[in-house]
Amino acid sequence: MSGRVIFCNPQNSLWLFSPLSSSSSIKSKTTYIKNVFLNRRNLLSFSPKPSSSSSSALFCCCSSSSSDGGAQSITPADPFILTTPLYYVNAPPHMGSAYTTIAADAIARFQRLLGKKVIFITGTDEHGEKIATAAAASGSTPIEHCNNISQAYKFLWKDLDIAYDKFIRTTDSSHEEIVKEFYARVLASGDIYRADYEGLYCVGCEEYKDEKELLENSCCPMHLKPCEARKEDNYFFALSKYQKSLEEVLAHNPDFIQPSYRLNEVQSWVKSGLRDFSISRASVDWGIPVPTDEKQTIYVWFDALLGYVSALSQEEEKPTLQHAISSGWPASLHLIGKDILRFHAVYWPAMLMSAGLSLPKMVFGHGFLTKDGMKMGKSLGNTLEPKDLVLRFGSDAVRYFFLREVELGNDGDYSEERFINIVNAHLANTIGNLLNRTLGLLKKNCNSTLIVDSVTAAEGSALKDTVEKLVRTAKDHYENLSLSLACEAVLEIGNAGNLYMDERAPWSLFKKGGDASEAAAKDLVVILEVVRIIAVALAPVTPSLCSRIYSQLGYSNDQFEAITWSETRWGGLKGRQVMAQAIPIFARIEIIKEEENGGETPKKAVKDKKQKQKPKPKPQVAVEAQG
Ligand SMILES: Nc1ncnc2c1ncn2[C@@H]1O[C@H](COP(=O)(O)OP(=O)(O)OP(=O)(O)O)[C@@H](O)[C@H]1O
Repeated sequence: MSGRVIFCNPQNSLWLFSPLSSSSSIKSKTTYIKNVFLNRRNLLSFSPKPSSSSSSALFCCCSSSSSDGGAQSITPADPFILTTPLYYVNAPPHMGSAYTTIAADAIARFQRLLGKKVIFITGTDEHGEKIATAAAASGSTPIEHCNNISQAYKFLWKDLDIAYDKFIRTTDSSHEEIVKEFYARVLASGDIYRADYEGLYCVGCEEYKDEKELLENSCCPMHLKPCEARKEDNYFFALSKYQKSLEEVLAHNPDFIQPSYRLNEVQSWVKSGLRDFSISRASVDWGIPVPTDEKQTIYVWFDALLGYVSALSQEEEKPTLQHAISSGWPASLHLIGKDILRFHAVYWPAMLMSAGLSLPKMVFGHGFLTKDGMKMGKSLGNTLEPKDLVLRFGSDAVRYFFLREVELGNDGDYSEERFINIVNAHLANTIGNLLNRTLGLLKKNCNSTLIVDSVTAAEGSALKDTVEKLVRTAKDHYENLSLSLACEAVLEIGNAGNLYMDERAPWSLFKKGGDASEAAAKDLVVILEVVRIIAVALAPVTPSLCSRIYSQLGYSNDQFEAITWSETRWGGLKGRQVMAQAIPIFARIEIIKEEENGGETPKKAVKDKKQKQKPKPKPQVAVEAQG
């Protein structure tokens, strides 16, 4: 869009000036503004009023809520609303579900460090045929089943240090109210009709499929099971009506779908022609009844996507779209796996347009954790148990490994050997050892007290500039959601600190005494400042590890909880600050070869010094304290 905002008045009118050409009529510009530009603001509906000359148009777009006729405010400080998918409770969570949630948590934590108001939404999708079948198989009622599995998600998020703000369940009564109101809006837009449908249905995807997307024998490529031929009398959503608008949204809004290479995929789906899709099921009881026909239930995807909105309802308020939206909709980011990109990048925006609601600012479809090249998933059962990984290696190791090793957007296979090598090398050696060695030297030579502040200590040293540059790089990567590169930049800070330590060799300077000893004491301050900055910059990824670093540097837990990104600036450590006792912050994991370990698998356990001094048996799986 080549227009620009020229004036924004206090009554929430937004003025846009836009040049016209033969290919951009007032009508198409109006549609564009309506669907994209203003959708980025807190407006429920809007009425662009073009006034034109032959070569340009001035649009006055006034906010006017369709439900209460009142204006909504255009606030510069919109909250950062971030969502994970609402996970389907057909089976307990696995490492794939954990991957999205860990990534979302790191993004949310980074945004909080920037001082943004964050609303991090996760939750569970609990309706539909697969859930009813899974409940029957476990001998429980659907709601008992949902309660159990939903709880398992909450427990896992606790184990993984996930700090979500809202956990929405699609069986919540407030959600049901919102879905019904939304359905009524779409109906009022004339976008719902009734028809017979006959097609091939994948129960795994809970979706009718086009034959051309299926493998041999009508098998779903994701779930590797044949689709069933089904015929139903359903209610349909007129997706095809939004073909043009969606094309425009995608064409004019390059950031909407990320990573950018997925945009082509979405554009080609849309270009191939959008078909209306059925939004009710006559054969499924476990769902929200269609408001106008109690014999049918609302299609699980139509229901689940609305969880992102209903999660914004406040407990003390009546659950209405108006109330929910006023908490700051639209979402800044829907973080999802690429398997559900079509629902988020095509169906969802069209549904929102139909209901006159704003579109999310970005949909990011990340890659898959794979096992033998296949997507790890509940339906295939080829999953990795995150709880088990957390129990053995701790949440920091799990969070760090997957965010560092699998660049958001790409696929990645898990290997235990690689997991152990990476977390040992980066967390135990580069960061943990650096802190531990430095605190050891400080205790021995300076009574654990900093001789000067870190700015004075770094005078004349190039390390400060190197660190500040790497911090800026890490920030850019976090902002671009390149979490792996952000981790890499932080690790580079650790490498720079280690190099400094080795080059300066403070242990030998202390032996010389006098000025050399003073220089060594300053070197320790410099290195500890490096580690402090690492603790801030890596806090989105490994919050627990970073809080342990902070506490060893003599800060309280409250001080760590209150940190902001600005504390990555050099100069946090003060003269006379007293460090705490050095305790290894991350225990090294050692690999025991299976045949020498009676078939046991690697385990994380911190050995105490005594254990370490024992003659080592043959290579064993055990974990050794770094230091
Ligand atoms: N292997 C995986 N790699 C990365 N993310 C995954 C993986 N599996 C699931 N997810 C995350 O969970 C979302 C899908 O949630 P869902 O509850 O449907 O899990 P699922 O295991 O894929 O289920 P199913 O196997 O039944 O299709 C994905 O969009 C993604 O966010």
